[in-house]
Amino acid sequence: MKINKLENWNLQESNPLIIAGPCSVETPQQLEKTVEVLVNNGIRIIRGGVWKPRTRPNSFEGVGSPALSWIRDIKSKYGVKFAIEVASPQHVEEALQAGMDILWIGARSTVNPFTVQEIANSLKGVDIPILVKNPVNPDLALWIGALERIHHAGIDKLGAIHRGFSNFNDEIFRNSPTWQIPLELRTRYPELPLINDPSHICGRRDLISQISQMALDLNFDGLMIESHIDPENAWSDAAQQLTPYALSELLNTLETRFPTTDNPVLESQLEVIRQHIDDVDRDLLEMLSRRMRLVEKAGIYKKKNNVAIFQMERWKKVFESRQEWAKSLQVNPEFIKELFNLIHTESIKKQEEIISNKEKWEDRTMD
Ligand SMILES: O=C(O)C(=O)C[C@]1(C(=O)O)C=C[C@@H](O)C=C1
Repeated sequence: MKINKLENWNLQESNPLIIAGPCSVETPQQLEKTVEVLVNNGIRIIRGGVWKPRTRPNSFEGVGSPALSWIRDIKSKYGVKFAIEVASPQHVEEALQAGMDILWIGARSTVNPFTVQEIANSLKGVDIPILVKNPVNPDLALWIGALERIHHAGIDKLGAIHRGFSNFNDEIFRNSPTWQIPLELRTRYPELPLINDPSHICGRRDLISQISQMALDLNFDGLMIESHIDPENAWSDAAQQLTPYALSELLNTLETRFPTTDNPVLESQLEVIRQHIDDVDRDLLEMLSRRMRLVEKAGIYKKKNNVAIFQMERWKKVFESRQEWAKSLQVNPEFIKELFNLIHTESIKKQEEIISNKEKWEDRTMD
């Protein structure tokens, strides 16, 4: 994908890019009161939901088209740019007619290639920034597919929004951040602007600062944060919106990091540390290879003696003791749990290969 750099999008914005505003546009008064304080606090790009995809029926589904004329008035009175979500070609047409500056595709649309393609078709010949939220499920290919569809329609001011992923088990976040997915996207498309949406990840105000800082530490290009003049009485997402004052305080506490340092001394210190990391990684891999050879031996033994591959008692001991060892070595036991789960899966796979009589294992001895 050939992406136009964020600095060429004519958003005249700060670094990081900040987009803030209510979850939903509710009334002209609510919109104006919110925007007025946001603008006084330096925010130049406002977000606001016009059409709201809601999980349950009978929830507030957005004001719809009438909100567009209120937004138009606000844009001309305060000189702000405005971003809204679109979920159909009809939305795109109305949003463009109303002079919206940025459109985004929501998580529930990104999951559906038919919907994304219809939106993409309606964007042909249009020059407007489009941001694509991650799909609700942790599927990087689906996210990339949606970005490609929009890109193929001729959009080069293209960006991605990380809003987290639905997870039945997450007790902290409304949508699990699963940072490795946006980081993998960044690795594959370094030029693609990446914006974090801490409001939808957290689902609650008190965590937003922590996730925003994490996003900046991971070199995200911007933040999209929900802000409402009276969050407690918001018609949607009341628990996760911040007042414009609280937002301003939060933004003041955030620390911006740089992708690299220009200081040659610091750069060479980092280089030395990286060389050590390379050495340790090589040792780690050699150790893993040694472990794998032993697992193969155990596999050959199991095949010869007709013993089952999965050894629950032994595995429980391995699994638990490694976490204990991790604690005493100041390594996060949760991480070791995941690592050893992966290792065990690979052991089983390898022994399955041996037991299922693949020729190459036939003549192996046990030494
Ligand atoms: O102990 C064994 O039987 C092994 O084959 C090794 C191993 C492991 O990877 O540690 C692999 C599979 C078993 O379920 C238990 C443990």
